[in-house]
Amino acid sequence: GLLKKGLCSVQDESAGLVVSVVDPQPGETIIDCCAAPGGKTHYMASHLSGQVVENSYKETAKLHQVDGIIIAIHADLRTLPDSGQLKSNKVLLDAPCSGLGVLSKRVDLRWNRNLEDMEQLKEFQDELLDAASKLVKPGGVLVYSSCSIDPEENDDRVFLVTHPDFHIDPVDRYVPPDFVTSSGFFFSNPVKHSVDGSFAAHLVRDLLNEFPGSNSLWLYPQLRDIQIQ
Ligand SMILES: C[S@@+](CC[C@H](N)C(=O)[O-])C[C@H]1O[C@@H](n2cnc3c(N)ncnc32)[C@H](O)[C@@H]1O
Repeated sequence: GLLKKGLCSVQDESAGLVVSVVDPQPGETIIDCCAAPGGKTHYMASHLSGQVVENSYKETAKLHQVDGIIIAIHADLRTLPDSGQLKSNKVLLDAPCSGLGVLSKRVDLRWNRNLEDMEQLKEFQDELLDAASKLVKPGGVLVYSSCSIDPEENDDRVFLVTHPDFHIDPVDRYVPPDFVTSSGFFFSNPVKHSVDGSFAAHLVRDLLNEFPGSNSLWLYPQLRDIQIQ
């Protein structure tokens, strides 16, 4: 059948809703920082006529006829910003997480997690978030997502204190109201919504903070005449 040939793949609705939060538009370039195994990459690519730069590789791109759209980079995300070359208006960080939102499919996780792992995981998520934030152009969007229902991996990881140049853009434009939290995040609850548990924050990088230097001229077309002191 189609599945066996790799011509179609099945994803939980909650994964699709994370892509809705990214809101891929034709012509855009999106950096998918933690792409493997590539489910969201392929779904995003199906919306685009531009590029998805994914930090992994997937043969099935050919089968799904999106191989011309996806550029794969094999690298540890934490080393990528050092080159300073790769930046985009849209960046997705679908972070490695405890998987506590997908226990219905990953029954083994109940026995494979301990508190020490969780602490390390949160530190790792912060490192990845920091690296992903450096790939976002001023005015661009960073979507941080997880398939966990643990607030410590979700709301608590949103890094506004350490990255004041980002602000939360509420997701109510992208997903049905029932999935929008009071803080403006996307959250699916397996008990309430009968789908996997997922989280996504739509974070926008401010335009102004990119220019800390004195007397630099603002280069962005819409604000070209403003002098920064
Ligand atoms: C939650 S999964 C991503 C799922 C994927 N977005 C999808 O929809 O198919 C997180 C992925 O991050 C990748 N990963 C872990 N550490 C990484 C790192 N330092 N740099 C880049 N990717 C990493 C792992 O390979 C793992 O598959």
